[in-house]
Amino acid sequence: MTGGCGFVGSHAVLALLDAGHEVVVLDDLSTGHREALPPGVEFHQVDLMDRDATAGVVARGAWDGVLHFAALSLVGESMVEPLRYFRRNYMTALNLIEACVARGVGRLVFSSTAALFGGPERSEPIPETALIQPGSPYGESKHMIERVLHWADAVHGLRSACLRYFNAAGADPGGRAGEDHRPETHLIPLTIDAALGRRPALKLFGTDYPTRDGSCIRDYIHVTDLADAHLRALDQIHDRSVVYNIGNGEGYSNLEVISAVERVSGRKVPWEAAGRRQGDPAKLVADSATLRRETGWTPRFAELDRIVETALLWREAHPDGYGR
Ligand SMILES: NC(=O)c1ccc[n+]([C@@H]2O[C@H](COP(=O)([O-])OP(=O)(O)OC[C@H]3O[C@@H](n4cnc5c(N)ncnc54)[C@H](O)[C@@H]3O)[C@@H](O)[C@H]2O)c1
Ligand SMILES: O=c1ccn([C@@H]2O[C@H](COP(=O)(O)OP(=O)(O)O[C@H]3O[C@H](CO)[C@H](O)[C@H](O)[C@H]3O)[C@@H](O)[C@H]2O)c(=O)[nH]1
Repeated sequence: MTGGCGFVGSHAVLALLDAGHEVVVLDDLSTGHREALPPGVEFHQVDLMDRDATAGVVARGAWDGVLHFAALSLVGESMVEPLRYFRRNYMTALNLIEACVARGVGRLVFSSTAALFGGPERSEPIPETALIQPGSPYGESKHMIERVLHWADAVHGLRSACLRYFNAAGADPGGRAGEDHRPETHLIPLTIDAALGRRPALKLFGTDYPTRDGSCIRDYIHVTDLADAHLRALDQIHDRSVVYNIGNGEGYSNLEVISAVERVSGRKVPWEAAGRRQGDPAKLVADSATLRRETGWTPRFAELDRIVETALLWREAHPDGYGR
């Protein structure tokens, strides 16, 4: 697994271990935390930009499958540094895919994104067949990798699952892992920290979107449900490749997220209106019918309050995240 020390990857490590798998993690710790890995997980500190080192780790084993989480993943940052996003996301994925093909790895699960769908406001949840129109270099870089995987299957038989996550949030319900991005840019952890008085007022980016209350709408998916989808996707790709959109199918506005944090924490969230953040689409809500139908996946933590509650519990127990 690449990126196993990050937010989504560390929860996927737990899901794989819980299901009885062995996991080996490759991560450069650029945004992840060594402490996020449970003891005993084999770890290699490698930058995927290093083609030989990447091939070296892939050559060490006979893998049942590879999960690729590592990436630069901030929409706003990619609008400021587009070329860095293209170079790093594309090259790192290519180095890994080449190594997998060279070693005859059969299955690869790739963290794609809802940011593929950056078009104007949509009234309906977004299925896999919707027009791909990335609104940011980040989304575009993920689309390029999806195309590489398409051809790696067609020509080399590397089966893949492109999982287009909507907004991952929450924390392991057992308190074993949580979200600790540095700097943190994601709405739910920032709103929780504002409620806990650990940050100044939350800046609400955009109050003039064509949505029900003027703030952006997103589909929050619990990170444990997301991790479960990876295991199910792996089972689907023995002899074909798949693409799944993954969300709850329910959109919440940024203002509704603020209300949920206030409800769950019992504290006021200080916030102030700010301008729009470049690259943000007005509304992204998933149609995950294909994933549900083909794999039997159903989210266990679909309610926004439950997602917020697990994130809040982890943050209260780890006010400094993974430390340092
Ligand atoms: N968090 C979300 O809401 C969300 C939504 C859609 C898609 N995604 C995608 O899911 C994946 C994981 O997201 P996350 O929120 O867990 O991010 P994260 O930053 O917490 O985790 C990424 C991990 O990859 C590692 N990494 C980055 N570049 C690397 C490199 N060159 N070599 C080796 N390791 C490297 C980091 O150290 C980190 O541990 C990303 O690909 C992201 O684009 C995330
Ligand atoms: O301080 C903040 C932070 C965020 N927001 C707003 O909250 C919403 C959600 O923003 P996040 O940064 O939490 O999440 P994004 O929707 O930008 O992006 C996330 O989901 C995407 C897919 O939808 C990507 O894949 C990406 O990796 C992942 O970070 C956006 O409207 C954003 O403008 C604020 O108003 N204030």
